Amino acid sequence: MVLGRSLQNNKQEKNFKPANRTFGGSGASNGRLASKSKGNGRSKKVQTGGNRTTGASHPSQSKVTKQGVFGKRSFKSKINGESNGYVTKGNSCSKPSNSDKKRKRTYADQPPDEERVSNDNVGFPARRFSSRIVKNKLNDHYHEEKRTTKGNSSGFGDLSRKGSLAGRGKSRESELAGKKTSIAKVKAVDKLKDVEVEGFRNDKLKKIAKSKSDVTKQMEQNHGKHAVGSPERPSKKKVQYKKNITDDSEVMDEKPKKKKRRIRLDPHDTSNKRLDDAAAINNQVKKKKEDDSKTCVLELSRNAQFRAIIPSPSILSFVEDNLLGRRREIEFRRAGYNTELSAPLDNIPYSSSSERERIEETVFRNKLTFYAAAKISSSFPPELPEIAFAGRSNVGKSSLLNALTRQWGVVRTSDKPGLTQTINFFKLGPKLSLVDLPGYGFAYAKEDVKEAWEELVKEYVSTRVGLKRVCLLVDTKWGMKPRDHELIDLMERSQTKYQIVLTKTDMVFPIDVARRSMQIEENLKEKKSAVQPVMMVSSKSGAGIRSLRTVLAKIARIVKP
Ligand SMILES: Nc1nc2c(ncn2[C@@H]2O[C@H](COP(=O)(O)OP(=O)(O)OP(=O)(O)O)[C@@H](O)[C@H]2O)c(=O)[nH]1
Ligand SMILES: [Mg+2]
Repeated sequence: MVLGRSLQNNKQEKNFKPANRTFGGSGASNGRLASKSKGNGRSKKVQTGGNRTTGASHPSQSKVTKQGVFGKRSFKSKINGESNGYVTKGNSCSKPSNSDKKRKRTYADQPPDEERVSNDNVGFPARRFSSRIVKNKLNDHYHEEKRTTKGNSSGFGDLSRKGSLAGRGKSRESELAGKKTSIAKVKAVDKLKDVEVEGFRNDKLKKIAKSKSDVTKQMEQNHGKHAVGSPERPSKKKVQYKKNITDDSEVMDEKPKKKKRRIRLDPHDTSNKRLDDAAAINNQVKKKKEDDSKTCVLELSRNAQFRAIIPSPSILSFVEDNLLGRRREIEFRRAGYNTELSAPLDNIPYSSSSERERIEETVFRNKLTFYAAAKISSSFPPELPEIAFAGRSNVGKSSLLNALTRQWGVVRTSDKPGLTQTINFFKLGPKLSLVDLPGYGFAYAKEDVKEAWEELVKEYVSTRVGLKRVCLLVDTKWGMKPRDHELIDLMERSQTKYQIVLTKTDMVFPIDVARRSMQIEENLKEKKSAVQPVMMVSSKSGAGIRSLRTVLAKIARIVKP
């Protein structure tokens, strides 16, 4: 029985697989294929498929099953060359449960892989399985033939017994013929399998190639020339990569764009001027640095020259006696000055309050009153003996007027350069006028306005007959500037007497006050209109104010109203 079943199985494989491939278009073949491929565990489907498609063959199957001769039935089928599957189908139809059990037993002897391959009816798996199946079948046939030729019926099963019943002579010949035909069928099956496998493979490969070509076409459409890989030989990795990328095309769009970024310089493009501008700017910066270094050398040399100045003993003694320069408060106190008063050094030390507030020069005891302002020369007031205060903006002209008269607030002052924009005339008693001039140089004003101020100042100092002296104020820290020299030259030409007054002496060291004074005296030695000595004052501390007052009071005494 075992052999018979194995033969039956072999025949099933031999018969249905070629039937499936050779008659693939017919519904009957499909039914056969379905019935045989689905095998043991799917007997119901086998029944239905077989019954529907091959209704004509069923009566014979039913007859065979009614006979109940399983081995004979299979043997007949072998001889006739008919598909044995119908017999099994009929058998399984009548007794599905028993057939399942029987099949389970028979298939348990076979390797599971073979069974799966044959049942799945895939055809694509490797030849290994088909070759194994063929080998097994050939072995079975070989053993069967051996047994039949020897006439050994012991353990041969129902096949040999039923063959002996039908007549041994004829049965042997028929068996041999049937075996030959079965072997030929097996070979044909193998060939067909190979053909089918190759065809299936070719189909699969064609499909893959087609899908790859589609993907590459999409890639080319998306990215133009930057499509990755060639469509002729796409590798598996590339295909996967392309598939992933086509899903997320944005990621792919970014990568090639980075490659596109190239700076192309067009000489006719004006936008490229930026590069030239940058080069020009670099050159300018280099030149500026060189100029700065030169000026730094000059400045250093100037500073070195300034520090090399050895002030005269008279100047040094004057600076020390008047406590000029930056001093600590304790020094004022030790010298007897009351630091709680404004401009304390303008007071007499170690004196009573009345004496402290007394101004030695009577002229400066007069009330300071504003009486005229002029933006143009025609607006100048009637002439009086005048003392004018000129100098750069923010040098401390207005503050000095307040300090000389001790009348704080009469003349407006400000930290912002350019506050005084007109020529302001102040009467100091009946005989003398003090004139506050607008500053020149840096100021928060328009250029044309500043030029107008300068022209007005120049006109005033060069044309004003009652002008007895011009106090040219110079910041002690910075010294004389070109504009100061311009005004000096102008006053030299107009023979206007001028005297240099160093301001803000409290901002620098005493020695530097002396040096600056000495430096300016040396520069003005040859100036005819320059009045010596250089005065040194501080409106804040009051240092040197009394000395300046004394000098200016002499002018007032000399001048005739
Ligand atoms: N430390 C110090 N500051 C001073 C002195 N004199 C004036 N100042 C300050 O310098 C600033 C300018 O003073 P101004 O008197 O307004 O100068 P200005 O020359 O009249 O300025 P313009 O009117 O713009 O030409 C003010 O903030 C004063 O407080 C001084 O002797 N010492
Ligand atoms: Mg002023």
